[in-house]
Amino acid sequence: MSDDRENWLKPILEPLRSVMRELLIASLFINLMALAVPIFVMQVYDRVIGHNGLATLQGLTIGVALLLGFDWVIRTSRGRIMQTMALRIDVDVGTRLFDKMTHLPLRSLESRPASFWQTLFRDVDTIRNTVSGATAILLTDLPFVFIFLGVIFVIGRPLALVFVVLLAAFALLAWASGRSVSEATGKEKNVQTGRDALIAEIIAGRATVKAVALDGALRPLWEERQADAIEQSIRRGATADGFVNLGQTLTMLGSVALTTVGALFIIDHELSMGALIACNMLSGRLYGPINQLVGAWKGFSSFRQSVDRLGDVFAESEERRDSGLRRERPTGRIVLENVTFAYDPASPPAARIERLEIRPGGLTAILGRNGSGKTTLLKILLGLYPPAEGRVLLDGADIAQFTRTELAGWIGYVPQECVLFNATIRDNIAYGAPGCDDEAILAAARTAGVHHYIVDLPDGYATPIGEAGSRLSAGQRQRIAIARALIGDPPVLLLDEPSASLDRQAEEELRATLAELGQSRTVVIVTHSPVLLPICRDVVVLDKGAITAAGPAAETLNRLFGPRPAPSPAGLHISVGGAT
Ligand SMILES: Nc1ncnc2c1ncn2[C@@H]1O[C@H](COP(=O)(O)OP(=O)(O)OP(=O)(O)O)[C@@H](O)[C@H]1O
Repeated sequence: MSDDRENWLKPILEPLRSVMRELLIASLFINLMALAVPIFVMQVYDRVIGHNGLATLQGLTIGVALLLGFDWVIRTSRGRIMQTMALRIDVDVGTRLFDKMTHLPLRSLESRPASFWQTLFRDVDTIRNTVSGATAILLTDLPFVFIFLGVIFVIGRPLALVFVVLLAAFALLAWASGRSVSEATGKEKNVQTGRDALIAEIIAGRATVKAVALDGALRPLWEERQADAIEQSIRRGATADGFVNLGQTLTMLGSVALTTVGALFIIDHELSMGALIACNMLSGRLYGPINQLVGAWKGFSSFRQSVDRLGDVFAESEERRDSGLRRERPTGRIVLENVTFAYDPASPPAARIERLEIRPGGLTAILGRNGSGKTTLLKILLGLYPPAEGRVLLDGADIAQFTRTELAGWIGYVPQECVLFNATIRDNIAYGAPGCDDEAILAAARTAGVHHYIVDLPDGYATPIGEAGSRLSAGQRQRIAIARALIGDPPVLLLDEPSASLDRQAEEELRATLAELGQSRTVVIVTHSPVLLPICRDVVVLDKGAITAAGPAAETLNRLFGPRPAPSPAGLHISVGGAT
């Protein structure tokens, strides 16, 4: 895992080698060109001034002007090279992250807050900016420090020792700054993630926050996290600023030391005035990049953290992407054998089912009080939560061997909270079976009883429904979610409280739809609705994740609750014996 974590960026950068080579060559020219002005100044001081060398001045000026023109051309092409790299990284890393995220098991996605996953996409920006921005230019400039040192050795040999000492001092400063700033940046990022997670929750639940006036209760929590974020940011800023200031002082100190030592050598006739001025100009080129390194550590450590965070996610095991063979559409017989599932290894299992068989050609209701494991069971049947032990069989085949896309095509699902996306009604229904035609969409909407409502809208199926379907009522959202589940005509249909937001008439329409669908499919409904329960062939009663009763609906319900209409959820508190 650690190898994956470390090396995931390598194969992405590998194809960029030729681009990097071009970048290095451009940097080589730009750095060589940087020698032009100091050498020009040195020549003017040593050969033109005092020698009335007007012809030399003319030649030097034309020469340096041409070089500066060339420098501009190379800098422009270096900018283009950087843009190419940025684009490739955005595409490669961004696409890889999106693919990875969509193929991670649901439990992995649920194990971290939403803000973490948003941070990952900002990490892609950090990597792009580092690999193709000012930091990359700085890194390509660093090796040329030695070229400048070499030139200084040639034109101002007596000053070389001063430069070596200054260089060592800057390198020490950069190293110390790197250590301290990385640590401070890591702490800052952690507290910021905590604060962002709270904001994301507040925004997601904004209607509740307003309705219940939760702002008073949430404010201290936010203030605490914001204060932590500010404190860490100030600490990081103070640490980084301290090193940057030290770097600037060192730069000025270097200039003073260079001029002082240079003056002594000029008095001793061991150095020319032009050489001292040229060395002074070159000194900026020499320890400028190292000085920048001191300030660039925040960027480097953010880059490191982004690479590690993405590496951790890329190293996580993902759901199956290929099942190896194409299977016929199943008939929809589901069997669970010795299944256990726990959200957390330390907590008791949310599902422990010795055996459960659900046959096609009828509806099965799952009953149980709140928290008894009904939704968990549906997610196990869907393959979203792979059991820790045991197997879920679809037509005799373990569903673990199928891909998510295959399972989603065979098992339609209407969740308890129907999440829709900020798109048109048509698109939201079509997401259930990408590439489906309009006829299929109309048929699914009609079956879900939402067609007449949609055609009443001015834009019909092209109506945008807003963020998470916010422009629709809960009942309308639920019906569109039912249409989305029906679109691919799946042999298995799992519905979690499908009538929770429906009015009586809509619930009766849904009953007729489900009764018809249930004739040829496996339909499993979590419901306590007295309208839906009477059409169920079988019931399964859950308590603490285990089956406490199961069998034909009328018989089982009579046995549990006596000959009376469907039980209320509260009725299920009655302890049941004789589990099958
Ligand atoms: N994401 C999760 N992480 C940890 N525990 C969870 C998670 N989701 C559910 N649980 C726990 O698993 C148990 C079963 O939850 P589940 O949602 O399956 O119950 P349910 O019967 O569908 O409840 P309800 O009728 O309220 O919808 C509960 O004890 C719950 O606290």
